[in-house]
Order: sequence, then C-alpha cells, then structure tokens
Amino acid sequence: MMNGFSIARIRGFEIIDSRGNPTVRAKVTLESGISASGDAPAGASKGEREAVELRGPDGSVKAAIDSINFYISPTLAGLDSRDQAKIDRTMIELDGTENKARLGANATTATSIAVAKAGSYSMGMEPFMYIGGSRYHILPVPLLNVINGGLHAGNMLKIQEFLIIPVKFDTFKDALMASIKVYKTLKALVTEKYGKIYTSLGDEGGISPPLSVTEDALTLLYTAIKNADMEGRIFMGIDSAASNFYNPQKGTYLIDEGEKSPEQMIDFYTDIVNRYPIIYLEDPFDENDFQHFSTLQSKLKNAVVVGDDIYTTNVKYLKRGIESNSTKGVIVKINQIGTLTETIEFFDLARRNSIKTIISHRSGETEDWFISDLAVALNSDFIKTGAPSRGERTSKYNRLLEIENNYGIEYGGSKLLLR
Ligand SMILES: C=C(OP(=O)(O)O)C(=O)O
Ligand SMILES: [Mg+2]
Repeated sequence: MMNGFSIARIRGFEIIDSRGNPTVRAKVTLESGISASGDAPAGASKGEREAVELRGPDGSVKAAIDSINFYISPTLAGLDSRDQAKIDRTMIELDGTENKARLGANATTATSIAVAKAGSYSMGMEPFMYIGGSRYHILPVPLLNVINGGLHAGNMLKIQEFLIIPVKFDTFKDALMASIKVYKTLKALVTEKYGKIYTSLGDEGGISPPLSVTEDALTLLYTAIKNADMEGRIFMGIDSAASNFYNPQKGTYLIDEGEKSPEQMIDFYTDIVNRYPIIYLEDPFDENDFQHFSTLQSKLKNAVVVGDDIYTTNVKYLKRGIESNSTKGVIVKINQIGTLTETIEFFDLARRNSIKTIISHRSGETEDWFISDLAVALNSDFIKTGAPSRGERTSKYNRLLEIENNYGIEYGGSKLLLR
C-alpha cells in the first residue's frame, strides 16, 4: 500500500570524489516529499573479490547513473523506504550477479545509503538511532591514517597506512583532539628533520614523506606520539595492503628495498610489534593467504590482525576466515559488497564470533558522513576514516563530534581491551 513512506523516485547523478574522479550520488524522494542522498566512495587498493563498480574506460560512471535512473528507480518505486532489507534484496535480485556487475556496486551502494537516510528522516530520527534502535550506543575508536604510503601516496613506502589509535580517553572529542596533537607534532618533526616539502599529503590526508623504509616511518610516528606526551594513551597500527607488494610468481613480498618470504614477514611483524606500541595490523599478507594471517594472529597475543582485502565485506570469505582463525578483526566497507543489508550481515557474523569490527571509508571519498552513523548504530569497535585534515575525512569526524555533543554517548576507548 502506497503511503508517505513509499519511494516516489530515485535519481542518480555524477559528482566527484576526493581524487577528482567521477562518482555516484543517489537521491531518494519519498511520497511525503522527504528526500535524502547517498554517495558511493571508491577504493584504490581494492580487493580482487570486491563487488565491482560500473565505470567506463575514461573513468565515467554514466552506466551506474543509468542503472539508478532506468532500472533501480522504477523497480523500487512504491516500496516502503523503511523496509531496507526488502529494498536491498530487490536490488540484489535485479542485479542477479555474484558481484553487482550488472547494476554496479557504485549504483547500489549510493542507493542503499540514500534509502536508509530517507527512511530515518521519514521517522524523524537520526540515522544512527534508526539503524541501531534504542539499544545502548557507543562511539567508535578512530584509526587515523597520519602517514600515507603504498597506492595512496607518491612516495616509496610499501606499507599503505601508518595509523594512530587513541584508546585511553574518556570522550571521543578528547581522543580526536589528542590525535590532532600527534598529527601536528608529526608534521613539525618532519619539517624540522627533512624540510616542509616532506609534509605534502597523501590521498587520505596523512603526510606522505618521500621515505622508502618502513622503520623510518615507524620511528617518526612513535617519536611524534612521545613528543606529544601521548605514550600509553595513543597506540600505533598499520595497514600493509600487502597484496600490492606481493609477487605471486615468487611468493615473496617486495618491501624495504628487498624481498621477504612469508616467514620473514612474520618475523618482521613480530619484531615491530615488540619494539613499537603496535596493536593493529591490517592485511599483513596477500589477500589469498588465509594461512599466514592465522599464523601471525596466533603469535601476536596483544595485537589484532585485521582482514580487509581478504574478506571484502563478504560473509562467504569471512566464514572461511573464521574456520581458519585467520584474524581477530575485520574491515567493513559498504561498497565492497554493495548494500547496507549485506554489510550488516557481515558485521553481525563478525560480532557473533567476537571479532573486532572496523567500519571504514575508502581512499576516494566524498563528504557523506553516513559511515559515522553506521559505526555508532552498530556499536562498532573502531572507525577508520583517515587523517583529521581534509573535508571528506573531517565530515566523518565532525559527525561523530555532533553525535557525542547532542546525545552524550559513551566513548568506546576505555572498554577496548587490546593490550
Ligand atoms: C581504505 C583503504 O584503501 P582503498 O579504499 O584504496 O581500498 C584500505 O585499504 O583500507
Ligand atoms: Mg585496507
């Protein structure tokens, strides 16, 4: 039965992401006149099993826009916007492929987010409350990528992300402000040591000094934490995105101007975890090597090994990871799978297995803050959304500050038992 909550129409149009590439915005309008939009982000270091975007050879997303306007909109029109599961299921059926190749995960992601927002506004609710219900909420610990390498930067660092993790704080705001202190201290340190030109930014807003050796970046970061007086309160993490420097012919990793076998990589990671306050290691091995993920995780008692490219927010691969005890943490990215409903199914599977969750941005982002609401709605342990320095990243931090300010929700740092 049609009513004010029903979808009247969905319009797709092209916007740009933080790399200046075209991406998709979907705007959902309900019969009541309420409307909301959602944006599709875009990754650079994608997992090979991710749902795929529709994107032409020139980078255009016209095909995805057509998907929304000519297929998704007429099919979803008339459905109740609050029935997110049915709407997402309808898109999955309309697509009919394993990886959203027909409609495009960029089309379905933007639509799914826009529907969730429109549904929440139609109920007069904040998206985090609408999705999460009235249960107890907690604010996620941010993982701030303050030194960028790999595919996100123009330097020679093979490790893609050097993260700071503000755990021991009473509020999200204090945690964020302390992280900014470390970020600024890091910039000053780099300026003093190498010159200001070394503080240029990478894709996620972290500095991208022209270094090539992992140890140099780790030392810089640790020094910044100590100089900012945050030792013991702010910890360190890395996202290796190791598929990007893996040589499948030789079975080796090309890092720090040399080659390492998986066993040598294990020694490398255990060594740095012993010498630095590292509590988080994302994608330390190639995305097909479930076994070495689990070997490393079993050796590291106080650090969480996290799967991103290995799982691609897909329950099928997480089940395999759970069977082989591959990781104690998972990255959750809506556009890796293409709908909110599937994303939440993946999240719930991780939770049921006591696996830490990290709701994550992509390296190509827009100002859409939806993932902040999603992280709060689901009581995610962490949110990963870049450095506190560019609009597409600050939009997420500012939304979390707004939620904390308006609703006084507790910060999750003190409850996080990692080290
Ligand atoms: C955010 C990441 O990068 P991208 O969006 O380029 O896949 C990541 O690997 O965690
Ligand atoms: Mg990653």
